[in-house]
Amino acid sequence: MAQQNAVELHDVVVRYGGTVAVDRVSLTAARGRVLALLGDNGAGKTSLVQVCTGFRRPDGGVARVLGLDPVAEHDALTPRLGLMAQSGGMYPWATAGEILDLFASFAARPLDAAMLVDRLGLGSVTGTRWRRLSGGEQQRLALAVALVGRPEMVFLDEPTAGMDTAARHTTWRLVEELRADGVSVLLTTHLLDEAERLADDVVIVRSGAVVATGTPGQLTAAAGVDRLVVRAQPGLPVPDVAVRAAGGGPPAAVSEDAPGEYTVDGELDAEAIASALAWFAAVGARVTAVNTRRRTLEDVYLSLTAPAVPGLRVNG
Ligand SMILES: Nc1ncnc2c1ncn2[C@@H]1O[C@H](COP(=O)(O)OP(=O)(O)OP(=O)(O)O)[C@@H](O)[C@H]1O
Repeated sequence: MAQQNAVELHDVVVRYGGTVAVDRVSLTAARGRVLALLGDNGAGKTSLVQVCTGFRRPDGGVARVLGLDPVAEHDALTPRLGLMAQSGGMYPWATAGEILDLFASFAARPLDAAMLVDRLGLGSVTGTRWRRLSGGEQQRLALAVALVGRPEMVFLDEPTAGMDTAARHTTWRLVEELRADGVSVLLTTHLLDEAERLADDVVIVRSGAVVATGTPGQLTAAAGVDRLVVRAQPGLPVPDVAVRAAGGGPPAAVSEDAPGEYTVDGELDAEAIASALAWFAAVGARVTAVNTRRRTLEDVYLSLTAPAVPGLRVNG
């Protein structure tokens, strides 16, 4: 395995009885980077995290994490990893402080537990039993547990699910600090803004298979521009504007949304943008501003994962 890769999966398969949850997935996570695994409910993200952390033996394919086999070399690998699982795995009767101290005691060179308690705002609940913690507090404690052993790599399965806004921002900052420290991070999330903010690399899975990989910038740049906003004097004859969409499709829709603010919507390639701007020039528009809107990661994600569904009809 190349030394720079924290995770290498080759044709990994996970089955639950007759269900194929992961269908020959190959991916790499580079060392010292943040990789976000995106996919709908049931896409196979947690199963992949379980394979990477050695809690599930793949039914096919090969997994390597930090150069080791997660199952056969579990004992050597585990002390080098931090895992924030989606739920459970804690002792419900132990207090938050006891749990964190216990996991710190497993580590050769633990982080200062008091510092983590402070960073994650757990100071008021260290004496509270796990089962009495709120969902967001359990998440914050699980993150502290994942980090307390100074891992070389962390797996965070939906780390900010159920967290309040402040805790989510703290989590984001911690992930950024981990990366700055050279720690490799693989996280799953349903929050596309979270992925766009944190991830160096993105892998989108659908029905157990990889459908897209790239940096957020690559994925959104490939999707192109979908809106052009032009400011000029009000009252230009917009119905006459005919802008050809990318690939010679139908003219893109043009409207004057507010006096003097014109929007051109559609799959806009360079040619379509140029022809729209040429029209504004031809009608003597005094253009004062031109802006384009790139597709967001959420747009790209939806276009790759959204199934065609019939409309909801509640009456009849
Ligand atoms: N222990 C299990 N037994 C049977 N089926 C399972 C089991 N665990 C997962 N599955 C199924 O495997 C598929 C993938 O599940 P997985 O939990 O990996 O998805 P996920 O992408 O993490 O979903 P979510 O976003 O909802 O957490 C789903 O269809 C799920 O129902």
